[in-house]
Amino acid sequence: MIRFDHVTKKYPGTTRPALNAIDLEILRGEFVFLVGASGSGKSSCLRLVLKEEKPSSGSIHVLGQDLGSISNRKIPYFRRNLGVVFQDFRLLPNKTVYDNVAFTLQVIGKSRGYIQEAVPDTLKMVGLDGKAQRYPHELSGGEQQRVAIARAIVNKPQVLLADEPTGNLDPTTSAGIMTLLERINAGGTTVMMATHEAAIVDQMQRRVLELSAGTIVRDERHGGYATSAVPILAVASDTSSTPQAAPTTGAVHTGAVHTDAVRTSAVPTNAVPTSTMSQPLYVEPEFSDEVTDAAAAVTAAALATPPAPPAPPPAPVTGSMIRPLLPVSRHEAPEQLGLAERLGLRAPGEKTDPSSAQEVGPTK
Ligand SMILES: Nc1ncnc2c1ncn2[C@@H]1O[C@H](COP(=O)(O)OP(=O)(O)OP(=O)(O)O)[C@@H](O)[C@H]1O
Repeated sequence: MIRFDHVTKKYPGTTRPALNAIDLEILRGEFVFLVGASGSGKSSCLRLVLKEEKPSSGSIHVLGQDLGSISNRKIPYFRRNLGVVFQDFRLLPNKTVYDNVAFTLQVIGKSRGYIQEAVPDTLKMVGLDGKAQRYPHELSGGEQQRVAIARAIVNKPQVLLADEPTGNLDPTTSAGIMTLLERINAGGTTVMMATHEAAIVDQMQRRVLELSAGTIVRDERHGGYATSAVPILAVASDTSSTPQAAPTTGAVHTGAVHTDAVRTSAVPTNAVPTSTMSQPLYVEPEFSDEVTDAAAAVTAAALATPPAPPAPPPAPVTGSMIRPLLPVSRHEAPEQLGLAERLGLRAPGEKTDPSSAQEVGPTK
């Protein structure tokens, strides 16, 4: 499903590579956490999967396609198979919840009838069916992130990439988001999530890839945020994407990843096809979300003044480790990209929807 073969990424003007000879394979249906210190290469890894960046050497295959052979013109088509969620939500502030989600489908030319069915279904899944006509600033942080998730999954992507999706949320709200992502994954969607949230990783006990200075130093099948001392020796060279039965032991790597060792949870046993997901997947957290409600009020206040893009990173709302997220294409973007381009829904330079002219940005 996702394979890195000896991938090195060195950004122009830097002395040491952000990723150094990474070998990695993620199978269909897996839920994988990317952890590691700030600057260890997590976001670079996600950007390479999205083809936001090109490797300096090595090759990357996603969904059976060699990314090196996809022309720039074809990138939007490739990205339609991928959903992306960011720490700062990146909703369109001048569009309602419904329109934010519908936008994804409009850009790729889905019919009005399709959109009218798909959007309410997806909003129901993420627990927002009563809030379709609200604007982002009228939502809490957790709700805004659920809109972003709805937007990411409305096109039923095979892969969901999440770059610190809970980074701006309090622990209770984060738990709700993680349950939602877990259920999306149970529907068969492969999830790759970069995070600094130790509690979440420890709680979920999913596959953990730990990066350190651009190298994978741990690949653990049911891991926590910190290394557990369960070594693995398995080695295999077959790189087919057929899911395998999940072995039961943990896995720790230093250096290159051995593919057998990473054939892990694959499709969860209770998986249902993504296309059949129509039940609510989001469950309201037990406690009220005062912090994110307060954040929504801040958003509303901020939006009352003229927009000043790009907005600064949102202030931390919890005691957990939070750091600013780099805009995806900030360093190598040859041109300013809008939401549709960044989400891979439209080729750079393609005709734009004037109603989306107000740029995406943090909504608080
Ligand atoms: N466009 C760029 N140009 C130059 N250096 C970059 C660029 N993007 C990332 N880097 C560098 O590459 C390294 C890896 O960065 P990356 O953002 O992938 O790390 P990260 O693990 O996601 O960090 P964080 O947890 O802080 O988001 C860092 O040293 C960073 O400074």
